[in-house]
Amino acid sequence: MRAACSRTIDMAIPFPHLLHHDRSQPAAPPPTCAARSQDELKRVAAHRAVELVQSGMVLGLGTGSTAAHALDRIGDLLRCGALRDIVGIPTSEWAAARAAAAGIPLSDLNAHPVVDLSIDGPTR
Ligand SMILES: O=C[C@H](O)[C@H](O)[C@H](O)COP(=O)(O)O
Repeated sequence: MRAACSRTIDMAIPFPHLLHHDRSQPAAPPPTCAARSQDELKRVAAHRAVELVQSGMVLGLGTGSTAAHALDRIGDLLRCGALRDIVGIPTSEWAAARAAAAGIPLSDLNAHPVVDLSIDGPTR
């Protein structure tokens, strides 16, 4: 079955240092490779995508090292009560295991054929 997705977020962010830039101040210089590892950039992108998640959403849960940060963040937000009533539709067995470990309730497209938002790595 094909899911209807209202929004899909591509987590590739070309200028992550501008994500939270206060426009009344001069922009900070781009971080050097030494200052920000690839994994840290993936974490920033994932957390930025998770900012779009709202309580009650059905989420497509992606696979990979970027998605891992998103799954962990969603789990943290569920635990602290900032998010509730989330249902995750994993895209792989890996995503199912990682999401379950993060405490995200899981379902499938038969039970939830309409996905509100999908979060995956930069290749999707
Ligand atoms: O099939 C590809 C996956 O869905 C991810 O988009 C891809 O593996 C990206 O992974 P990573 O975040 O580890 O670069």
